[in-house]
Amino acid sequence: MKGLLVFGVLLAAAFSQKLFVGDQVLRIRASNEEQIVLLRDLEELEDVQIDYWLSPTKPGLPVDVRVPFHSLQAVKVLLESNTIPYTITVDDVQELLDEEKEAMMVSRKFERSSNSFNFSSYHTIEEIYSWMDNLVAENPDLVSKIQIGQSYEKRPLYVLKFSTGGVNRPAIWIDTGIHSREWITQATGVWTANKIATEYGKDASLTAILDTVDIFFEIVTNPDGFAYTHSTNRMWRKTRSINAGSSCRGVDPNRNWDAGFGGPGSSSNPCVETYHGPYPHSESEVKSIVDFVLSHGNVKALLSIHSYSQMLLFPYGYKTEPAPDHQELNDLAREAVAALAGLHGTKYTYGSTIDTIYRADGITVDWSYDNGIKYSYTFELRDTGRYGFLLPASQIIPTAEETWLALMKIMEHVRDNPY
Ligand SMILES: CC(C)C[C@H](C(=O)O)[C@H](C)S
Ligand SMILES: [Zn+2]
Repeated sequence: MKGLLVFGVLLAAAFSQKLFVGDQVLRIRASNEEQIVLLRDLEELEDVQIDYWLSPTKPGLPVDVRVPFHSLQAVKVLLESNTIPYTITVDDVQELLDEEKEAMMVSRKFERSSNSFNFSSYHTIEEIYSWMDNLVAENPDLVSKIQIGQSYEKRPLYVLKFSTGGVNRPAIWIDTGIHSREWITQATGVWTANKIATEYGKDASLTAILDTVDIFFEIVTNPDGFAYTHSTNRMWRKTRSINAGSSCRGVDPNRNWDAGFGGPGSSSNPCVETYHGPYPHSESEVKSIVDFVLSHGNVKALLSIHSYSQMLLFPYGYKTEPAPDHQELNDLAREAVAALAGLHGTKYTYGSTIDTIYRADGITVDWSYDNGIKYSYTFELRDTGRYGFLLPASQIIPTAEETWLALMKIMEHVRDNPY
């Protein structure tokens, strides 16, 4: 393993990639509000440079944090001196990154020699975009590619449209990768888009869905951030826009929506991962979806796919008041997670965002729900913290297969319950 580490470090250094040698991920269990506040304040100390993978929200809920090697001793002393218990879930982040990079290189060789696409590997934005073009070329009667806008760094925002005809049919919107470091979601998106194309005409239920409903699928929803995770910083979550008056870049694209915008479940600090941005829809990656969905005018479901924690969430995140359709959304979520668990035994929790995980303001699905899209869900894919955002590629296909069963339950419900 050491040889691999040296190899990875040299390779990363050669490409000026940020290194995470000696960084650890800690799982912290805060037992009271005072400890939550202490953990929250820690994130504001810019030189400590901790990176919350699961933010501190309520006592008893797990907090996952990546701590840079240079801050490890101080952070552990702080936790121990405040009797805040923690365990180490990732011993050395760079080791996992080296394994991930090595696996991608091996896969790339296999793909080149076999001239095939390896769905059980992670890919770059270029590889995903090229695969999307092949999918369109191979399925011209079902799949087309539209561009809904440009990212901050002027990359195209591509959406795959799956349609069997009609005019402005009721539609389902699915997005993956709005948080760029959640690589399992873009990989699941590719597998799922392929599944839709290959199952149409074979799976009776999917065929019936596509005979009445269109599907719009944005796989690389945050292309600038995604490119950055490959080129420079694997742990990047936000967009890459420049924040006036700050040296910190990026806005959290899942706090930038006009639904409880700027509330306490987001941050006004540009250096924090949940920074909401200067105003609602300030990010072109968000505004482009807003404009597309509103101009389409017939979107009946919006499914935004994230990782990790294994949860299926529905509105609201910005208030405790139950959504008017709470019962129906809850019943459908129960059905969907039961179908998902049936394949590999993966357990999901489900419920409204604010009750199930934490308060989150300005999120995608609260905006879509408040704009009349009843079936609005956030998926949080595998895992529950053993690997977090660094889920091994061996879990891509099992994750995608089980997620498909949940997606089908929701899409069938949309098909059978027009509104
Ligand atoms: C609806 C929220 C809680 C989802 C969550 C986030 O954006 O923080 C993702 C899982 S990263
Ligand atoms: Zn996310």
